[in-house]
Amino acid sequence: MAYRVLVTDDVDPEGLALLAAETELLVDEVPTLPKDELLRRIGDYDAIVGRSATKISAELLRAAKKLRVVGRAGVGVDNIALDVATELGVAIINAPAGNTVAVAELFFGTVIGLLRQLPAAALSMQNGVWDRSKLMGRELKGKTLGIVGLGRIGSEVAMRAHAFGMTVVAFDPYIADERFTALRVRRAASLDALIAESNILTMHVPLNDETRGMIGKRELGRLPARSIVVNMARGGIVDEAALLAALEADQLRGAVLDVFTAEPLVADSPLRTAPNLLLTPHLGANTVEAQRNVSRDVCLAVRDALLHNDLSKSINVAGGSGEWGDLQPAMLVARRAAAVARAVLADQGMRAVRRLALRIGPDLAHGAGPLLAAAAAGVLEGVIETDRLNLINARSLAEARGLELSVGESNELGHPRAIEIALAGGMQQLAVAGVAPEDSKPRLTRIGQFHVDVNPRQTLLILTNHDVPGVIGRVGTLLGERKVNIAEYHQARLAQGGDALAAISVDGAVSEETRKALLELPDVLTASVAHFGAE
Ligand SMILES: NC(=O)C1=CN([C@@H]2O[C@H](COP(=O)(O)OP(=O)(O)OC[C@H]3O[C@@H](n4cnc5c(N)ncnc54)[C@H](O)[C@@H]3O)[C@@H](O)[C@H]2O)C=CC1
Ligand SMILES: O=C(O)CCC(=O)C(=O)O
Repeated sequence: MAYRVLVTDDVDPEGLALLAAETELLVDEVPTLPKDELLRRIGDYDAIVGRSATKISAELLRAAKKLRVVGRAGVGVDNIALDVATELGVAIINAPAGNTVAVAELFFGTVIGLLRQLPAAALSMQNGVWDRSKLMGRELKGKTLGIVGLGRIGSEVAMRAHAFGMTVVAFDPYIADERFTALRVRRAASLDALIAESNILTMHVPLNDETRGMIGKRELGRLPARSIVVNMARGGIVDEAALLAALEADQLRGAVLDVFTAEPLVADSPLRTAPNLLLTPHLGANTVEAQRNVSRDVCLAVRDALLHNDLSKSINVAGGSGEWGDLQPAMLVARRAAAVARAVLADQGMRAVRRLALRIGPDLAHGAGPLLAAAAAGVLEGVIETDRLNLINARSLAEARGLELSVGESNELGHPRAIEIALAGGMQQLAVAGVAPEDSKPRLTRIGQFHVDVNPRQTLLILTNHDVPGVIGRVGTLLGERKVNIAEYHQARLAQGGDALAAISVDGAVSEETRKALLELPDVLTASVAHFGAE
């Protein structure tokens, strides 16, 4: 099967060659498309790869009936309707690391340019002037650099700032003290505290509800006199009107803007003629090296998502780390254990599951997010109407139906790679457990109190019966007569002569008619069927 990939926005050819090399991928490269044209064409594509110029709106995502993956050749995903993508099960993949250094270097290039009046100096030379006295500059050495957001770019800026002899302080409530210490950066107690001591204040945070308008009139007014403000993150994090007013009032020494609320910046924007404002047209990531890096990173991840269902690079699959391949057997157990628990409970009359509690052994702790998503998918499959139930949207779809989800690590499951799903609703509860060993096939190991040992393949039939002679033979004969091939038959009992449970793995499907016929057999008490979806 071939997948179609639409590439917009001038993505570096090195990554695109990786996509084009795959016979199963058909790549169409186009310039940045007008909104309406993109809307018209998107329905044909399984993936779209672009940069910040292409807006992946809710409307576009809803029109994209085949879309499985959005690849963003860069960091910021504020141009993508992330919630809608998650709801629809569309993977969002960015390239978070490849352009970090490019932005950090542009920071120093532009700030030194501003401090040494390099744009004015270059212009004066072009105009035949030689006036050194007007072009007196300032140094970075001894100045305090205030960094908002000590992530990838903020860290690279901090490291380089030390080489210039600057004092480096940062505000980032989401970063641990150890990281500050390792970077030799002093932690500011609050944004206000950082602002109060920054000779140069620079923003390296994502644009979101918390950061939009973070630096406005009030904050600009609290900076030390003659400070510099830099925004290379996203337009709108620094309020443009407030910045303009502060520059015009000569309250600031200057500012650098690489990003704007509306891009491209309109030709007659008052920012273009503001005093001491150095503007660049969103050049942070515009180096040959950065574009090659992000293109390769995103294209490889899009290829793996499409061809190998590897969603480890997808930012909307919650909280997975480590090897995706390593988690696959465990995700299969989680999904199938949840489907078994749901099927058995449904036959006991409990259809509305209220809670799903996942417990995992310590060796699977790194995969808690994807495993919980797999379990949620197992509960929902065959129950909800969607053609796109997957690891991306399973959790949000389950929560939207009022299902409470939880996950915890446990040493009491008997195996470091064990998985237990407990479903509950009303007074009923059922736990189904399994293991995903590294060196053998995944197995289901417990259904309720019964210990079983069965590989959950296409369909699992779960019977309870009186533990009396002859039941296994009668069940086998009935299934044989109906051409249902048994792959594994595991009988478990709690005590001789009491109740027993059979976990029967069969090839193909088991019809409702066959299930009812099983229930008619002497000593069979319940019969449940879990049909598993595609792996
Ligand atoms: N001008 C350009 O061409 C480029 C701009 N960017 C922008 O730079 C931003 C940062 O990029 P990275 O450093 O790679 O991202 P990152 O995710 O590594 O770092 C962002 C940091 O901001 C912190 N943060 C989030 N909310 C905060 C808040 N309210 N207060 C303080 N800190 C907060 C996070 O804890 C994190 O450490 C991106 O989101 C993107 O918008 C990125 C690349 C190129
Ligand atoms: O070149 C681009 O696409 C913009 C880069 C950028 O802003 C980002 O990676 O977040």
